[in-house]
Amino acid sequence: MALDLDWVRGAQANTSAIERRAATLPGRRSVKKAFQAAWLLRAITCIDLTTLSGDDTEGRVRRLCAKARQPVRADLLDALGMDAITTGAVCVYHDMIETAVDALRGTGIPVAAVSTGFPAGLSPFPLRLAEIGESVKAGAGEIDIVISRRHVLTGNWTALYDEMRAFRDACGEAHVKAILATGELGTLRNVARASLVCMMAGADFIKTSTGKESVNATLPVSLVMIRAIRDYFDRTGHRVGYKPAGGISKAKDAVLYLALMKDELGDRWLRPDLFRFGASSLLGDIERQLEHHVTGAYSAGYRHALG
Ligand SMILES: O=C[C@H](O)COP(=O)(O)O
Repeated sequence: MALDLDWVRGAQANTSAIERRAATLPGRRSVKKAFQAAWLLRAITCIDLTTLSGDDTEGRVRRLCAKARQPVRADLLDALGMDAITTGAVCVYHDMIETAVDALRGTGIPVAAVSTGFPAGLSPFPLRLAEIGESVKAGAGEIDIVISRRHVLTGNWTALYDEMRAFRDACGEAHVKAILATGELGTLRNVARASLVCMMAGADFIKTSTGKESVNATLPVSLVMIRAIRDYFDRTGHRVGYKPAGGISKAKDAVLYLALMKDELGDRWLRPDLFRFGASSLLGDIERQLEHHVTGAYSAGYRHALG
């Protein structure tokens, strides 16, 4: 849609109320036993299993893809009465796309690529657009772009909208996730406004963080972004997905995020087409909890070393 500046500038965020609401969530939402196992299995299907390290190798990416294809040991799945599941996607840097596409062939698991000068997003604009094109050509079905934080910090909503529109167009058929890098946006009000602008410009998902900022996904930021998604849906009828990313490594945190989605947006947003975790180490903890549910014992972390 066209940029609606009145809507953007009218978006507010009451920080103390948001923090209070987020703080009460862990006490109010406690899921136990079989229900917990079910929520954790759902969480797995929503993970963008991620490796974004300077020392990534083809071998590491192939191992990660093997994990994405079979994220939970077969004996645990059997004990839980589940058929095979997979993660939502595998998320890598551009140079690893072809390896991941090859390793995931025939599974239907999409490859997501971080792009546009990730994580800072400060490379020349034409190069950022070209990078998207190269990643789509290499087989990425999802592109995680980073926005220019300075456009938010200076309130230049038109520049942010134009940038996001150009990224959206460069993605073609690929889905585009807009990484706001919320830890660098200064205020929750800025987070609300940037969320709206990116949705107006065509983002399929809005995502909190690159995982490289000093503050990454948090519950207060999530509440603001999720409410912006709800507002956008109420006014336009268009569903935009949500991806908290960075620092989510515990199964109990995953359940909290799912509970927040269910409370604020309902069950429709608890599926991988509208919800993802960006996480490199969450899966290992979820597997430990599932093993505990099945056997009554906690396994050592190294038994689930990858993911
Ligand atoms: O988008 C995904 C993040 O980079 C993953 O962050 P993490 O390594 O803290 O889980």
